[in-house]
Amino acid sequence: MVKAKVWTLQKHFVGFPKETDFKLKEETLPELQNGDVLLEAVFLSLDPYMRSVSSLLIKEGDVMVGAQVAKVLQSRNPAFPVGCYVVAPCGWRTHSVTNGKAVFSLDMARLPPDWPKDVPLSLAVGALGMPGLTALYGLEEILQVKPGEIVLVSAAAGAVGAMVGQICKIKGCKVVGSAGSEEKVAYLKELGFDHVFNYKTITSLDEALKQASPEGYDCYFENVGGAFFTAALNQMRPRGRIAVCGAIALYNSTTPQLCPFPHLSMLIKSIRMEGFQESFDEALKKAGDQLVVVDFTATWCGPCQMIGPFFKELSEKPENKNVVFLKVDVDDVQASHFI
Ligand SMILES: NC(=O)C1=CN([C@@H]2O[C@H](COP(=O)(O)OP(=O)(O)OC[C@H]3O[C@@H](n4cnc5c(N)ncnc54)[C@H](OP(=O)(O)O)[C@@H]3O)[C@@H](O)[C@H]2O)C=CC1
Ligand SMILES: CCCCCC(=O)/C=C/[C@H]1[C@H](O)CC(=O)[C@@H]1CCCCCCC(=O)O
Repeated sequence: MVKAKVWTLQKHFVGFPKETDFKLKEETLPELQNGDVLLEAVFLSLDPYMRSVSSLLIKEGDVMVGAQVAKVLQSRNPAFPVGCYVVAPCGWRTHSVTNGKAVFSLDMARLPPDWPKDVPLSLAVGALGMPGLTALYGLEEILQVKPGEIVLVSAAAGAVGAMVGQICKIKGCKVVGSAGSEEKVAYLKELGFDHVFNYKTITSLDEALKQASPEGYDCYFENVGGAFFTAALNQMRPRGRIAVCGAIALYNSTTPQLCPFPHLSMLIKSIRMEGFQESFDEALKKAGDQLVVVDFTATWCGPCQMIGPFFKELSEKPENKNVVFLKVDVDDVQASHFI
């Protein structure tokens, strides 16, 4: 008999979530039926959507929603043999008996069996998972960024924003990011952002945005909402595009938001603004087997020293023009692999 620890939503959030809104419980799991697996969580993902989705979709007492990377401990499902790793929509729990079907999000998916040991499994819910695909989808499908364009991204040091910046550099754009601490600013500069500012210490957002790019912005990858959005809108170039990915500054808000009245700016400059929910299918169709994660420059990591130059050569071949090459820097591990 397996017991699971589960974090439930004790009380619907009001404003910023508090520890007392959650309750840790123990649950005895049922026996496996045909099609089921027993999972042990390895990494739980913590994402901004949980703040809103928990209010909209779950009741007090329910287990908190979310994806996890997990190991299959027992299996009555041939697609998920014992020992394999999965990304599963099981929520905040240590163990689950599940057939992998999601209620609101994506069904359970198996990670490639040859996932290399030096690539952290946590990337399956990060750069190589939903946040990474969101960045790719927003840039390619919604903004359709082109080389030479100037892109602004807010919440740039987050899981999505950090990938947005790196993909922009791969695509030959100039990229400006905002973040909320000096450590994050330094990290983003290391990743190759052209200009980064700390939105918490500047005196004027308008000035900071102008200083970062006096020519304005062709594209804005919007993660924040509120006052930042208004300031960014004012700095857009004619025929600029805005991808509304998120509005994290608003998720904990308890007061109705004042509309920034974007109409005139949008009209005068012919700006296009489009919201989106990252679609795994669309993004995976694009990335598919061709998503490569590589740091060409790592010198301390044995495999990178050998594989890095090899991938660099591959990346320069015309037949690989659709391959996406990303640098991943998570948990201090930089590694190379095909998925
Ligand atoms: N449309 C879609 O399909 C998807 C949308 N999203 C959205 O993308 C956005 C980023 O998600 P993700 O990168 O996963 O999140 P992360 O949790 O990785 O990072 C979010 C960052 O947002 C910043 N932040 C928090 N509050 C504020 C605020 N009030 N003003 C400005 N910045 C703030 C914080 O950094 P700092 O210290 O810099 O303030 C924080 O680290 C969210 O809005 C999310 O809802 C995410 C995935 C899919
Ligand atoms: C309602 C506010 C949404 C804010 C934008 C955002 O962060 C969206 C994220 C989604 C993305 O499109 C793909 C996802 O997986 C995110 C939503 C998942 C919702 C259901 C999760 C519950 C479950 O695990 O079944």
